Amino acid sequence: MSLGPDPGRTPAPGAALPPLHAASLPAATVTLEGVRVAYPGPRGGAPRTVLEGLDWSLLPGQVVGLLGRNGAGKTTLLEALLGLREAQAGRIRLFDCTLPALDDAARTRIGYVPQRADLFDWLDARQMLDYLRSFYPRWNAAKVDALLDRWSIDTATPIGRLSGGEQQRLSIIRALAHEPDLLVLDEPVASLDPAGRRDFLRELVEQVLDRGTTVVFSTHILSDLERVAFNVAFLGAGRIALQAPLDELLEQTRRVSGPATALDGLLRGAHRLSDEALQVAPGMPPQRVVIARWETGAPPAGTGPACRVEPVTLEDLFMALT
Ligand SMILES: Nc1ncnc2c1ncn2[C@@H]1O[C@H](COP(=O)(O)OP(=O)(O)OP(=O)(O)O)[C@@H](O)[C@H]1O
Repeated sequence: MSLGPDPGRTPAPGAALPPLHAASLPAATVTLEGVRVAYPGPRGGAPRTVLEGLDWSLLPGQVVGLLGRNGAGKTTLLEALLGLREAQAGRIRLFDCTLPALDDAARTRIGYVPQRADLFDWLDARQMLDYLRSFYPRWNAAKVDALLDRWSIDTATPIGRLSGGEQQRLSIIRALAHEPDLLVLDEPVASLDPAGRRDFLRELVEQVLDRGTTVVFSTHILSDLERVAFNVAFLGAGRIALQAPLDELLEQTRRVSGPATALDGLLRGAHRLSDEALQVAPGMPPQRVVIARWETGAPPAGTGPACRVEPVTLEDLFMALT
């Protein structure tokens, strides 16, 4: 007899749901607490802190798009959570390991596509994949063959002579081949053409649906993210400023603009994500434009006599939070 929840039993409509106990929540795939990463300054100058007091966690099966401006520290963060970049402070747990101690079993559960494909240039694709296969307990040869074929990878040419986009595709095949539990992709579509991007995103969704893989990927292509990332995380000022399901975030957030004096009432109960003065003609009352989120209760609707309330886009959120 199991003491756990019985998935076959559905509560009657309206019945109170039992409280969620911490033990019944899925253990995070990755947890970062108070992480700091700084780089030495140029010519012995002051160090440059890129991540400062960063807290973050990725739950099993989550698909998270990581957004941040150029130089915000996305690559640094992804490398740190994989143990490839040393953190000067904080704690990082990956599966059951606390970094920097990462055992071989945990390593085989990770798939990583770095920003610049890091392959064996002198081997051809088939030679490289055959070599790597011996390191993993699982290997989906059928998927590898299907992707090599679908993505038209020339398996007879040394990898170093493939185009940037072909190398990136191969890097993705390499990361998917051993069916990882955690897939980390650093701008995986940067060199792919629109058809390649679309196909890659389809593959990613299938991977998650089939295997419940935890996926985190950084990108600057917001439309791609809107297609697949159920969660978005915004990196700004060295921290994850916000992470939430994208649809929920768009539903709860509005751009509210109007005279500063009239906005306060409208913004009651909201969390201001950004707040800027609006350029107005001389002699007009000062105006503000605020991006605000109502986590509890519905946001105000429509346009009043003095104020405008409008939906936001992912680009608006990017500008406000990074
Ligand atoms: N090895 C290094 N030594 C010194 N500074 C570094 C090093 N690697 C990165 N940096 C600096 O750290 C900051 C964050 O870099 P990082 O590559 O993590 O940003 P990013 O968000 O991935 O940027 P992008 O979107 O342009 O790829 C940048 O200012 C970069 O110059």
